Amino acid sequence: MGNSTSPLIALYGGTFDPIHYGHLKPVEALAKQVALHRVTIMPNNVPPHRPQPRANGQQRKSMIELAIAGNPLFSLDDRELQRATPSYTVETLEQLRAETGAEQPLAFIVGQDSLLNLQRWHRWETLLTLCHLLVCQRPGYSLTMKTSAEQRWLDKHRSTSVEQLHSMPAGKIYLAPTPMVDISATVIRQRLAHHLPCDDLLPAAVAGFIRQHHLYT
Ligand SMILES: Nc1ncnc2c1ncn2[C@@H]1O[C@H](COP(=O)(O)OP(=O)(O)OP(=O)(O)O)[C@@H](O)[C@H]1O
Ligand SMILES: O=C(O)c1ccc[n+]([C@@H]2O[C@H](COP(=O)([O-])O)[C@@H](O)[C@H]2O)c1
Repeated sequence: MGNSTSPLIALYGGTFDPIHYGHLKPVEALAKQVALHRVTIMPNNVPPHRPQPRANGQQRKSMIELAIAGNPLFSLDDRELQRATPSYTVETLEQLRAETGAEQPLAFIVGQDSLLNLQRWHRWETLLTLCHLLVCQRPGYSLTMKTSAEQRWLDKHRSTSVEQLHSMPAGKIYLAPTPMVDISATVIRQRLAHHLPCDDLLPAAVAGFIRQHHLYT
């Protein structure tokens, strides 16, 4: 698809404390919608805009490995876990862009809640010069931006063309009609603290790891 020789590279950043079906299921649907061969999950080390994670980087990485075992769509990149500084996405993308070259189509996947806050990210204006944004729907979050200036920015960059995502290296925002999955890591941590079941919320292997390591209690 498109003019490029390499397929669109898609990165999925997050805290993943822990990884859950709200991360996995919308992105599996997104991959079908925009013909992604591979999604690279990238856990952060020092999330820029939130309290530090409860599980450490190695534990969150292990849970991701368990969640994606046997699923060829997903792989894991732990480069942000190697950095002690805040995991600014723009810095990670600059590093990746230097590795791939200027022509390689590159995308960063976020949920709708992240899109609504994107203009508060470090050097946010640079992000779209480095990648496309693929946005998954998330229940409870507005489909319109917080200010008219932010909405104008979205409208300016928005594309409904899958072809453009594959043929251009960066610059487009694609709002994907993914299924709504009402799960958050916050609710999972709260349920676990109260010894409530989470069987429908995250893979069994991840639940087993959480039990074994006494996380979130
Ligand atoms: N249920 C969901 N539907 C769509 N996107 C999601 C969902 N849960 C998380 N995401 C997206 O996945 C990325 C990583 O999210 P994160 O690891 O912070 O999960 P979270 O469930 O939002 O965590 P927490 O509750 O601890 O804030 C973000 O871009 C977020 O928008
Ligand atoms: O670069 C930033 O300033 C920035 C601010 C907030 C979030 N991010 C990234 O966005 C992704 C989702 O973040 P979070 O907090 O929802 O897990 C994750 O890769 C974060 O490192 C990045």
